[in-house]
Amino acid sequence: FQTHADTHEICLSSPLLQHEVHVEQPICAAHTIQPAQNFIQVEPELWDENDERYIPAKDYKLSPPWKGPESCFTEFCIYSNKEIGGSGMVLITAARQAYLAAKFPVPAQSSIEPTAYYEKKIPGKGIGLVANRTIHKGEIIFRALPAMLIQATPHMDLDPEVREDLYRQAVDKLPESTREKFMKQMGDTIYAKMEKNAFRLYTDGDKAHSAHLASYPDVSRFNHDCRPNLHYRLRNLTHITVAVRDIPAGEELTISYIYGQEVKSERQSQLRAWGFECSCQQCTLSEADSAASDTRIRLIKELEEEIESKMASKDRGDAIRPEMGGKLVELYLAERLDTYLAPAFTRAALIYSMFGNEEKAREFATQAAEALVREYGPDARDYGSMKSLAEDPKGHWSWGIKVVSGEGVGEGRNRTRGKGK
Ligand SMILES: C[S@@+](CC[C@H](N)C(=O)[O-])C[C@H]1O[C@@H](n2cnc3c(N)ncnc32)[C@H](O)[C@@H]1O
Repeated sequence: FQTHADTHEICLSSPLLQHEVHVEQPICAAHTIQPAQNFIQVEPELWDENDERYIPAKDYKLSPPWKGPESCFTEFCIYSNKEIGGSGMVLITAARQAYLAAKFPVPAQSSIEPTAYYEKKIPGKGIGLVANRTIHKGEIIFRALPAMLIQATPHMDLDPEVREDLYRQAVDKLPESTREKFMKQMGDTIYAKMEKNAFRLYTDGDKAHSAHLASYPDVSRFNHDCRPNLHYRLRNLTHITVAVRDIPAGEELTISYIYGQEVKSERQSQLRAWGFECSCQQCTLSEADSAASDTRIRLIKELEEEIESKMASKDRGDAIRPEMGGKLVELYLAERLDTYLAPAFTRAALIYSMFGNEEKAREFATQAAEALVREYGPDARDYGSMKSLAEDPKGHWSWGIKVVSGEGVGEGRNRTRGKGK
């Protein structure tokens, strides 16, 4: 029983872009920005080896209010739309990618009311966002479109001066209020702002050349915590942040910049690449509590591997024991892994259902359905299955399949698979 999370690991683990595409040293000192150069106005072209036929860039037409291609450098040009999402967007990309990006849906409702949070200086972290009222589990904080989207190739390969000039021209095409927010992000240069704040996304499936950096100035204010109170996911171009527990007024709103299900030393070493030493609650536990946390992280990995390998084995999980599901959830909760609960609840619900434990199957399936919506949205693949398991366990495909006939689970459903039972 592959969970949605198993096939969409990128949602769970996808770190921010800086971590993935850190091929150059970030520019630390202020970089002198040259006056706009006269860019060579070449006809932008894109030879995409994945295309069945060659399509010249001019055939990738963007409809108004999109403008572009402008200020091209080789095949990378600026495309802009001052109206989209009410805050505008600029792209620095190749023609085909601009064409694809401009076709993505625009979210209907952008975010929680702006008075629900405020900006505050957080000691040792710069500026952060703090809850101004209780924010309830499941509330969506931002449903944001990027202000700036830059293809990863020019970001990595362009000469720094040309690049900064191109970026400056693009930022100048944003509406004033968005431009101001963009420029307030951490980082001395526009390049550094992208490095420190952007997320990685793909405009064309998982094709490597469609990798882009997406900058969301509102989202950029979230500081890191290894046990954050917000989960984020990227859908199309939209960045969605959701509360994973009730957040009282006065508490800082945080996301995780890294995959949190790692032992402390690994988490800390990944965060050093961000240029800070993590001092979140989980990283400042006592030595004994920290060792216990690391042990739980290792146990979770072992238990998940054991469950998966047993389920994948020839006898379809005959060696699975019902308490494995309960133990898995217990470890996740003890470790406060609130942003990763959906797969744990889903596994537990299915295991208990397989063994005909109605109460626990219902309880975990209900929790799984809620966590799936928080972590993957209402179209999460396992959502329908968990909802029907919660409502009618005995009608679910998994019900009683590990129970021997005559052990007391619903008649006609006491199917056993494999041998020895
Ligand atoms: C995406 S920005 C977050 C907002 C930023 N604090 C600001 O003032 O705009 C990321 C930067 O914030 C700082 N930061 C974020 N989380 C931190 C943490 N847990 N501890 C220390 N610094 C942190 C680091 O400088 C990091 O490079």
